[in-house]
Amino acid sequence: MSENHLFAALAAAAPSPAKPLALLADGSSVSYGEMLALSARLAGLLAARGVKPGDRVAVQVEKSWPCLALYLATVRAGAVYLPLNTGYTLNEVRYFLGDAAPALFVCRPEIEAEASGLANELGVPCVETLGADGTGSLTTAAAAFPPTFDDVPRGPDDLAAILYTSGTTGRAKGAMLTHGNLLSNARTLKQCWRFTDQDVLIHALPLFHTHGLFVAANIVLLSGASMFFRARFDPREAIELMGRATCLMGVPTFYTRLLDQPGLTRDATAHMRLFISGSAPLLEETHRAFFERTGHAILERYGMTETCMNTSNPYEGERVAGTVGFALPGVAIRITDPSSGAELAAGEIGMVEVKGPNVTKGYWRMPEKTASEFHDGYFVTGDLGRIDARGYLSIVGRGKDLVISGGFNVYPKEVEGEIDAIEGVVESAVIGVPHPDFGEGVTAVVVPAKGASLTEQTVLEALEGRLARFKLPKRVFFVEELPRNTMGKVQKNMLRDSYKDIYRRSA
Ligand SMILES: Nc1ncnc2c1ncn2[C@@H]1O[C@H](COP(=O)(O)OP(=O)(O)OP(=O)(O)O)[C@@H](O)[C@H]1O
Repeated sequence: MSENHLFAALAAAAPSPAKPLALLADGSSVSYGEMLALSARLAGLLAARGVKPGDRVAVQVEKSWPCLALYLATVRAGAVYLPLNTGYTLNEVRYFLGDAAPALFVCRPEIEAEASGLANELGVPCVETLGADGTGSLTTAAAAFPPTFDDVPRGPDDLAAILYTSGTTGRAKGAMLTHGNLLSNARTLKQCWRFTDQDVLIHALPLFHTHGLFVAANIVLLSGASMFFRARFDPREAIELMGRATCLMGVPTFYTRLLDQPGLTRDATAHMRLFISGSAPLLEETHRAFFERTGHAILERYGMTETCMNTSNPYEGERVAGTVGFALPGVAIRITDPSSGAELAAGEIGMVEVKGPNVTKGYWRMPEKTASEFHDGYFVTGDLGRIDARGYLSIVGRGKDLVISGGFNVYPKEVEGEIDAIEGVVESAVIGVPHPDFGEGVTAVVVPAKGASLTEQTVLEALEGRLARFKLPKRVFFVEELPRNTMGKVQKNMLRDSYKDIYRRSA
């Protein structure tokens, strides 16, 4: 089997079959041998159900170890794994099934009846179920298949997965990821972050997203490591596990929740060698507070569904708070002027563009959209960033979040940074809201600390003199918490919607 086949490479890295791969919440564990055997049985079942190489297998199930085996099985069968966020409603799933036309849909047992109806309607030939406890028609049927399977040969350009980006802006697009994309990225990250078979990762991320599935699970498998495998993140439990684990991969909210725990101390984290954060910006303040409490500098990295991981702070060397580090080996990053497309010099803010073996082949059945997202061979990320003289990249915001007020560009992150520095502010989100005079009005949504006596006036006064006038919020609102999705990203579209009428002139 070729060294370019994702599964072949993962299987080749497997240690002795008895070694535990997944350490489960009930104290039991799943060995490498068991995981590989179930993946073979499932691959046999997929083939028997008519799933052919290149066919899509859509999966919307809770996190469980058989779900991880299903991902491996799909790749072994030469098919394309298509995980769906468990939060999607059946109506949203209708779009994905219609667009991806899978040969099989694996759903939660609770929605089997509706899912079968939908599959019938859309011409999806087969539906199986898989529950949170790993039981369901899928695993029952798989038991009849042998624990070995002749993996279907695949090359680096063949698809291994399609992940729909969350669709917070318009129609969701299926990012096509190849064996080459996933394998090259996993190999690079394993190397950069020094993963070995001695590592034990705390895996508390969902399995339907690039972070939990590709960054976390692929690296563990490729390193012959083990992982505490948890359906969700519980900061108290995580601190307990740190006594036996070596690494945590988390979204920024994991770290703010850990900081709320008095049990987070130097002693409690002494066994850990690495804390990694990504999927959303980690506040500099969180980075600092974590370092003060534990002595660990969180390693922040940056990536996206379409590109896997692009940059990382160094394992050795300075991990600079507020930056996402350097381009990974083999990955090229440049900053361009969003309007002219010209490459910008160090220090200037512009569009982050990425090229490398990690970058998607494009969007599923959207050749025009794909073409428009590439610029001279570089993928246009939609993120605005700046590379400093030392080569560290900072993400300044997302292109779609840029506020244009009175013709001036306002980068929300800059304003948020100033607001967050005000005493009594926990965090903030700055958005652009339609404004009759300015086009968009800079608007701040602030989370105050408990007991803080902040008012719109005190926030605005604190910002006077710190920011140019055109960057100052026209209004400041207070909320208990910012709306976030499962990956901890602030849902600015929801905020823009909530405040869309505030500057409207009364009739
Ligand atoms: N370390 C980081 N710092 C800042 N932003 C980050 C970091 N890591 C990831 N991101 C953000 O997350 C984005 C990638 O997110 P993802 O691919 O999960 O889907 P999404 O962009 O949230 O969905 P949609 O396409 O609907 O907007 C990046 O483009 C970037 O904006």
